[in-house]
Amino acid sequence: MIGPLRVWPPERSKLAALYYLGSGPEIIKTDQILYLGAASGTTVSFIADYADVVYAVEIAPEPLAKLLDVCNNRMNILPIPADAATPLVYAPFVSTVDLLYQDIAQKEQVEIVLNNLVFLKSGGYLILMLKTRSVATQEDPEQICSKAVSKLQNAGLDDIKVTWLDRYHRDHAAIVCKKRDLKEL
Ligand SMILES: C[S@@+](CC[C@H](N)C(=O)[O-])C[C@H]1O[C@@H](n2cnc3c(N)ncnc32)[C@H](O)[C@@H]1O
Repeated sequence: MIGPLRVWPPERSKLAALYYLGSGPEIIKTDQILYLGAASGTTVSFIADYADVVYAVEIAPEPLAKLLDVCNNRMNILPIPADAATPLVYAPFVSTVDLLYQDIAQKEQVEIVLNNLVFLKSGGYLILMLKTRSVATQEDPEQICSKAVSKLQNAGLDDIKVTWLDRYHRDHAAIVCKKRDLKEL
């Protein structure tokens, strides 16, 4: 934690909204986090208050420039200018993480997060901010979410909990789940 605690408004950050609604997993000081879709670093900077290291992946040059400004003041954020769909590019720079967070509002966002599961340690948490309207405009949001949940289950994720964030962020479901710990089987 750097300096005093800051107010983290749920309207400005989907992750804050998830915690306001009471469904976020605990983040502790030793946690390593891989954050996909860092944008200009708003949520990244808040999460970095609570964690050890945040690897922040962002593809677009404009938000990336702002993210670099945020990184100047915080030594525990590592900016990674890359496409989250090609994790092999940044694999040499990222360690195994306790939490994988994704907020990239793309049609293929579930597939992209599945490709990054390799970085998540067994028993670690995944938080997927699913923007249903980006996945399919005509399909029922509940159905889109169910399909995403099935894909996550098939990929070895358990304890799946869905929280709709509509009160703060329209068309968004936060899917929180845990990577199966093979030692527990
Ligand atoms: C909804 S914004 C993220 C907002 C941010 N998470 C926050 O709360 O401050 C989505 C971001 O994902 C980025 N993005 C989209 N596709 C991406 C990809 N394939 N790889 C990395 N970043 C991507 C976009 O450029 C955009 O900045």
